[in-house]
Amino acid sequence: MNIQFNPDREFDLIAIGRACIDLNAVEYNRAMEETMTFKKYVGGSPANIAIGSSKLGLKAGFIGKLADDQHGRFIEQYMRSLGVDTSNMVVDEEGHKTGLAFTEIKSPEECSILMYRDDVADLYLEPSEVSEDYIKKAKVLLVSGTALAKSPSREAVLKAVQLARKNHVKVIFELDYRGYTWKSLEETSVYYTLVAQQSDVVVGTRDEFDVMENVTEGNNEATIKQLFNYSPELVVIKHGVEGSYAYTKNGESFRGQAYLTKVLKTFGAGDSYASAFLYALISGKGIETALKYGSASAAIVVSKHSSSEAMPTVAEIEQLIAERTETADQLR
Ligand SMILES: Nc1ncnc2c1ncn2[C@@H]1O[C@H](COP(=O)(O)OP(=O)(O)OP(=O)(O)O)[C@@H](O)[C@H]1O
Ligand SMILES: O=C(O)C[C@@H](O)[C@H](O)C(=O)CO
Repeated sequence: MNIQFNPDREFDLIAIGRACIDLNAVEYNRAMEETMTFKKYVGGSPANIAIGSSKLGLKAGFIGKLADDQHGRFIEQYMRSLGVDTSNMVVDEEGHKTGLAFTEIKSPEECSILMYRDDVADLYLEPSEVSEDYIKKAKVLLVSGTALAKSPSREAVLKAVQLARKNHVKVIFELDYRGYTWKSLEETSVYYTLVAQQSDVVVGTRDEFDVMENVTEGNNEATIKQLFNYSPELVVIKHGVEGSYAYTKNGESFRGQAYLTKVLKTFGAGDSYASAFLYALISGKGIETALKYGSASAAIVVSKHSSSEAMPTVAEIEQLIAERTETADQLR
């Protein structure tokens, strides 16, 4: 089964949600307490996905709210310089700040993120700042789950989803669960379920689907059985280094293997995976190939320092897939 995208749209993908700052530890293999130097990058899952898609050659746009400060201006300039359309990124006029994510790289397996997200500008996006004229120019609206955590951003996203459905724009829901932004798991489950049921494609880790279902050890079969009663045509469930699974409404299932690599840090895997998976899907390469593109892109980003700047090109992704296919063939 192939997902059909409207070919006559100016934008391949418009993402909605947060565009923030990552401050990644320059000194590796040590605790945050002992880390003295951090390098600044643009961050925030949907911003990373828009940047990754743009680097792959998709025409990407962004809907979000930026702080009226140096960080907000840096984010807008950086995204624009990489070809992301920033015309619908609005500037906050009430003094709210840019979200910051400090990353700790204790070892390749032990990475964590310390977030500064009190009263952040991105969660103040108003429904009135979401334009139907803009959304209807896209093939895909990419929704980040974190943008549902608080009002008014929550209503802005719900409006965007309604407008996308009205205008035959495919809704891709990236669960992107960040616990500290939410009041309770019950609340998350209500809003995640609401948006997942109205989406065409839902992407998340197994743990994130458990959050959505408010269960502890959920399983993929139960997840798809539920979701395929509603709008979703495709559900992608990621299992970290064990790879990922894609399920279609008409009963197909595919497994994507992770490409093992020399890991520097694990964060950024999900965003690079999403941008390359969507690139392949929108380019009509089919689901099986899209899983390979996602995994290859993630393998490249986990071996590098950032989540946004490290996003690969199509040539880098295809080279990695070709090398690994050749090695697998030789071992047969
Ligand atoms: N250590 C790794 N080495 C190579 N590939 C990896 C590794 N970890 C994850 N991946 C790839 O990235 C994909 C997504 O990873 P994961 O399931 O950890 O997503 P995520 O939790 O959304 O990521 P993030 O840590 O960015 O939030 C996996 O399906 C796999 O292909
Ligand atoms: O999503 C965030 O807010 C932080 C990211 O930018 C960070 O790089 C990461 O965790 C990517 O998964």
